[in-house]
Amino acid sequence: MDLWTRGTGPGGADIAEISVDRTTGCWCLAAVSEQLVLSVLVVDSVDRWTEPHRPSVRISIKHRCSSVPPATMPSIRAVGNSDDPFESMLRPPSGETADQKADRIRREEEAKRISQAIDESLKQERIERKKRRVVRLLLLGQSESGKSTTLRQFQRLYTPTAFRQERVLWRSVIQLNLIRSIRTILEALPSGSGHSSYPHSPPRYSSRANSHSDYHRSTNGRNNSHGHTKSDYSRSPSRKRSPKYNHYSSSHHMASTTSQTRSYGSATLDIFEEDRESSPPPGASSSSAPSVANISPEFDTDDRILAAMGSPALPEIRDRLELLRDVENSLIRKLILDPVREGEGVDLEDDEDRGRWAHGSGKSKAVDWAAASGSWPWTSEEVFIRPGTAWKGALAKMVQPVGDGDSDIPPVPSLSNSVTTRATTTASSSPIDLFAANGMHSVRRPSCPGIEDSPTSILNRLREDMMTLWHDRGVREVLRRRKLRLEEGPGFFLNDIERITSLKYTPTEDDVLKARLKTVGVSEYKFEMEASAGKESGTEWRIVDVGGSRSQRPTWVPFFDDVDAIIFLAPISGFDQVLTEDRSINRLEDSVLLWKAICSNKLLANVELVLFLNKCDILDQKLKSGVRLSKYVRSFGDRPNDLETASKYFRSKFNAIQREYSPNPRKFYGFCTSVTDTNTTAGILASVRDMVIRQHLKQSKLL
Ligand SMILES: Nc1nc2c(ncn2[C@@H]2O[C@H](COP(=O)(O)OP(=O)(O)OP(=O)(O)O)[C@@H](O)[C@H]2O)c(=O)[nH]1
Ligand SMILES: [Mg+2]
Repeated sequence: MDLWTRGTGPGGADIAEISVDRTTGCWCLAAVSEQLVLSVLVVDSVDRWTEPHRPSVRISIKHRCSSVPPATMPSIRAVGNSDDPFESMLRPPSGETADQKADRIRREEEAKRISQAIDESLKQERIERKKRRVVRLLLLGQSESGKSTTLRQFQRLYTPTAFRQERVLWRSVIQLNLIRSIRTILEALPSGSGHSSYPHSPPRYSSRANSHSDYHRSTNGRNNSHGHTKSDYSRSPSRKRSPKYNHYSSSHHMASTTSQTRSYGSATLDIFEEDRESSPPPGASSSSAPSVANISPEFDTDDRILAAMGSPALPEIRDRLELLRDVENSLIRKLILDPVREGEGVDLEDDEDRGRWAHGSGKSKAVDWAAASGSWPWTSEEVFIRPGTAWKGALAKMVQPVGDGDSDIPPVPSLSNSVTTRATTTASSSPIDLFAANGMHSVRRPSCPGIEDSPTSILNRLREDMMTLWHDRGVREVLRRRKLRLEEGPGFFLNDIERITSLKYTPTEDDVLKARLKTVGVSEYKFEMEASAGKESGTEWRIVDVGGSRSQRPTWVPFFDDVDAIIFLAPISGFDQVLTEDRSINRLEDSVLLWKAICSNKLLANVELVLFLNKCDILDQKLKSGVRLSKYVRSFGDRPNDLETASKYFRSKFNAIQREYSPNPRKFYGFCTSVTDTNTTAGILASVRDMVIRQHLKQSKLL
């Protein structure tokens, strides 16, 4: 590979793709572009480093930030006392003798020859792949936009048997989702009301007052790129937190995040106007999935509400639900089974990631396994695993029949049909208890002497308590006052407690689509369409699913190469929400800026883009519940506040961005989607499939 495979490099400040020493663990991080500065590497030193067949460079990375203003760019170029560090690196040494020069030229010619041979073989490989009908599709979008759900829809449509058989492996994830929702409720209740010490960590989803003074306090103390100080996490749960509302000064410098913090004002956000005199929309939510507005906690009032409307049994219920902490720990241990392999390519030095992988392990690159094998720390952070089938394979290996004759549950499948990465599994007959296999993950509680139960049976025992909590009038009123709309959040299963806590529970296909499991890293899923997929059976699809949170975005760029189409998901229901990983950034604004960056990226100039304006079902509910879009998006004006008008409006705005920012003209494929809805999504995916195949054939002819 040449040093600069594309673009002009740092001197020209276009795209620079650098081959990075994988031993540093910083694979595929070095992608710098004017339009897509997803991550800026501050280079400490650049040495010549030549592998026998891969002339390349070694880059020592001093530090890395996900939001560095363009002004920082010159410091990268300044390495080696030259405007272009690589030019300086390649300059002949001073005082070179004639023999040395001849030797150097010979080595350089040899390196060039090898590089060209590699390029040629890559080209041949690409041609072969096109001939073999291999279609590659990339899923992009912010975190929680629905990428992995779209992937699951593809699997459900084109490898239906494997998808159906794998349902059982999602049970643990769904149980975790349920526990997380219960925790969110418990954490939202006033601490005085339940007498329980359950929420040890600051609530992730609970609402907090957004006062002006708090706003300044939190921004002044900022010391990392996620917009919060470390101490933010260590303060007491009752600490008030305010949303910080930033804007990008240059709308297309998405990832350079030259964000300016603005003070509160009366005008509303307008991400579709270049000249934005905007300020935080009143009531912009400060939490992640559920929308939370500027509601003061007023604990005494909440206490009174609970006393007047709530069940008198709530304190005891809270205490009993404490047991869920152990169940959660057990389930997490179950899912994260292979720390070394799962951790590959994950930058654990990132605060966001470290939170969930290596509690208290400082700069460790691996999961803190000592913690994992003992008592997993109670964490308010979201659980994630790397994509791929490793976790499914490991879970499936533990599956054992429990012998109560439930013939409705299918045997655990071989995963190789649907996804080609790593795992193969053992088949087993049904029904299944994932935790009965070796007892390794059973739960012991001092409060229940002598009782050793599987998570499933504990959840079953706590079923009534969970249902009482969720249906309690006082609890609902507290949630309503705090604008915690759990129904709109990811992995919402509170209306299905009875079904999910059944001892024989097997997830339905819809459950699998609704389940939330955050993606970290990038995985390519290969699957060949089953015969039932019709005329396209035999086509090999490679769908690349990526993690969408901000720290994950640098890993996308290497996958821009050789892709037939991109599905970009913009969850338009997030207009009144902020990013989980950076509460200073509005979700819709993030999507718009990311869309601009993708449209304008020169590497993708000839790639078809398909836009999914996703979560239309949630948008519909939100607008119907009275939330006014114009309050958040000024240019929406006084149009009717309904789904049809709003989706049309968003469609035209995103279309205009594509037209304006694409280097070459491209057709606009924009769909309003709810990718959890199988019926509507099937038709849309069929259209996308046809379009992608057409594009693929066109490209094959060009090659
Ligand atoms: N109601 C509704 N929920 C959706 C929709 N799309 C996705 N979800 C849910 O939103 C949650 C997040 O979706 P994912 O597919 O995990 O999001 P992702 O883009 O892969 O997120 P990362 O892995 O963090 O990058 C899941 O619980 C989904 O079931 C939708 O259109 N409507
Ligand atoms: Mg995902």
